[in-house]
Amino acid sequence: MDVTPGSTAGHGAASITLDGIGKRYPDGTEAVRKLSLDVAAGELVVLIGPSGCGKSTVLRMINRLIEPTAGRILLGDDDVTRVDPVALRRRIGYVIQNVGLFPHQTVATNVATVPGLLGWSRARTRERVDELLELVGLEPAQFGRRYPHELSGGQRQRVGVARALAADPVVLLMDEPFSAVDPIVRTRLQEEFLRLQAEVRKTIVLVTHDLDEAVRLGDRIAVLSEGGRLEQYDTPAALLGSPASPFVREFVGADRGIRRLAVTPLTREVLDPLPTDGATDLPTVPLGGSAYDALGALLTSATDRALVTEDGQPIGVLTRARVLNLGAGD
Ligand SMILES: Nc1ncnc2c1ncn2[C@@H]1O[C@H](COP(=O)(O)OP(=O)(O)OP(=O)(O)O)[C@@H](O)[C@H]1O
Repeated sequence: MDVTPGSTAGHGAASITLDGIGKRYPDGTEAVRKLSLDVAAGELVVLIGPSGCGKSTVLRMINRLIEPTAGRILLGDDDVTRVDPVALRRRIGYVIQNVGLFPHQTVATNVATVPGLLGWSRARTRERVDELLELVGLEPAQFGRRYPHELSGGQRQRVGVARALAADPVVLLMDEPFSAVDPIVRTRLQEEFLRLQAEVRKTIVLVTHDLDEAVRLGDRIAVLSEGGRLEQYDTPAALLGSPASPFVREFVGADRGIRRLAVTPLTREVLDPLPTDGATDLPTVPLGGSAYDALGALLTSATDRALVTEDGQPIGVLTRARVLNLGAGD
């Protein structure tokens, strides 16, 4: 995804600027010391780091569920500490683990929460609820009247996302949104969520423990260590390819080569010329496809070369050694 600041702003998406923010809890715990971070409008940034490093505290300072004790937070050009917190939270969608749906209200009423608070007319609200449920893949006529306990975990999670998007917020904050569902449902929700984000282009800050999720979803990933210290802020490929510190290297783990292949597209630079022996039995992989898929094709066909195609035509050869080099990084 293109993350050039200013060029990809979704409709009504705002940039976020964290400027030296800190949080010292009343008992003296310094959960976050002086963190600075910029998130472009329409960008999806993932916060990741070990348990207790301050991820949730950072997220909750953005919508002022937690008041910062130092620094400034800007939404676009607005300093959030100068905005009424209730009004602020209506401009910011918030999705948490286990969703927090109101159990005694229907799915439709849950999704209509913020439009209701904003005083939208009944007709406008109903239209918006139907639109949102469709957007997250739940048939409004079928699911709108159900109660949360009548849904699967994955469906509840989707209702949570629909509710957070209902009033067209400028920012979406997500705290471990997909962690309460099993890995297969999680992968499917992540894919659906990426499609949804391509459509709505919100500015999103998402907290996770799961590096695979971070790599799959993030335009950029911020790796935090204790005290909300920013260890590295980079694209997934850069993070996996060149960890900036021993902490990050250890955090992204020994299998980062494999993870890196998944986010590295095949380019012309890594190709050798087409073979003169007319080897037509080689597996083919498309230019622009991931190096991970290319490695899969090589392993499946037990060869050490693949033909790379563009518009169905072979344009070069990819060797197994080249693919492994792509995973080796720095
Ligand atoms: N109300 C509080 N009072 C005192 N300390 C707190 C409070 N809330 C959180 N903390 C501490 O602040 C630090 C950061 O907590 P936070 O929940 O932000 O971390 P996290 O990275 O989100 O953790 P996890 O991944 O385990 O959810 C922790 O040391 C935690 O114990």
